[in-house]
Amino acid sequence: MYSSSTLLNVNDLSVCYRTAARQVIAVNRLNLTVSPGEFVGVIGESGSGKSSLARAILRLLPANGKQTGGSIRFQDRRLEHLDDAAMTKVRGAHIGFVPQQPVAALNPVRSIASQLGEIFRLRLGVDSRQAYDMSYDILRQVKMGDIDRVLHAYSHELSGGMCQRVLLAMAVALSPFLLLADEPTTAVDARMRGELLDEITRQQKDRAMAVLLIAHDLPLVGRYADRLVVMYRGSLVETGAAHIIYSQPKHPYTRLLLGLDRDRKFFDIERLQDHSGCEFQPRCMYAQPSCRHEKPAWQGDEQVGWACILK
Ligand SMILES: Nc1ncnc2c1ncn2[C@@H]1O[C@H](COP(=O)(O)OP(=O)(O)OP(=O)(O)O)[C@@H](O)[C@H]1O
Repeated sequence: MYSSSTLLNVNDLSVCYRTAARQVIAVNRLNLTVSPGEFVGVIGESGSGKSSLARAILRLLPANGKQTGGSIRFQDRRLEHLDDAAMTKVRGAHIGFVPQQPVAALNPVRSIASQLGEIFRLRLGVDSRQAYDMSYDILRQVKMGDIDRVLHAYSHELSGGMCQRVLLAMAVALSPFLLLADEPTTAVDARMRGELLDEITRQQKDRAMAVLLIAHDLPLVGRYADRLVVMYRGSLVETGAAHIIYSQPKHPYTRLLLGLDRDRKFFDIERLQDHSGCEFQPRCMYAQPSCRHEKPAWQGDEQVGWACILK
């Protein structure tokens, strides 16, 4: 449901990829909302459709991918109805994006100053000197050390964590309403992961900016997010306040991601098979006979709920 207090409203979204062999449903009728200033974490194992969701929001799906259903509304506009020029303006200016692979995302033959400065030159029309000063300032704001060296460096001369911080600076440079970060901590070590999420949270608060953070590490993201959205094989299986999901998860898959029920065994992914019931049933140790052939009804509402027969 869309209300004036909603910044992003993903309604009944489906995304498919066409391959030579078959059609892959990557996102299956997903609903998701983000309010202004809210920090929402999208959680799921590899292949659950998180990046496809991000790419659909940004309209950056690869050539064989397509939004096959639903709508994506940002502020008062349907993103899928915008022309390319309008969408380019939304990307960066209104939705900042931190991609998954920090080193690959930066241009290896251009200095950081050139890449960062370009944002200010092209989007704000400032000259090179002003762009350099603004680049320096935005790196200072994201707590980058040794800024002069970083600005003159090329991506291969920086660590993964530094590249990720440069990408964060690029993403927030134009003060977007929403920061969309796709697994920003994948390429960095455990200490850097916490530092980066601390920095994203600081930026969220300082700028009153909403964050949609895509990740697989529920215990880590659950400490930062206001709300969590848990995806399994393209579908939403649970959503709610992060601290509640963290302490009282309802869906067996969420319990699995939290590392609970260690004394009892969830089945691994190899046991998956086609079935008409609950997608998670083949792995679920709580499954009942009905779960094999009945899709579980959604319990709760859009803000707090789960797709499982368990109460
Ligand atoms: N270009 C593509 N062509 C065909 N199938 C694809 C393509 N991109 C993704 N998929 C498939 O879509 C499904 C969802 O993939 P997606 O990358 O969105 O998941 P994810 O949760 O982001 O995974 P990861 O955490 O590994 O990035 C997977 O089954 C994946 O194999």
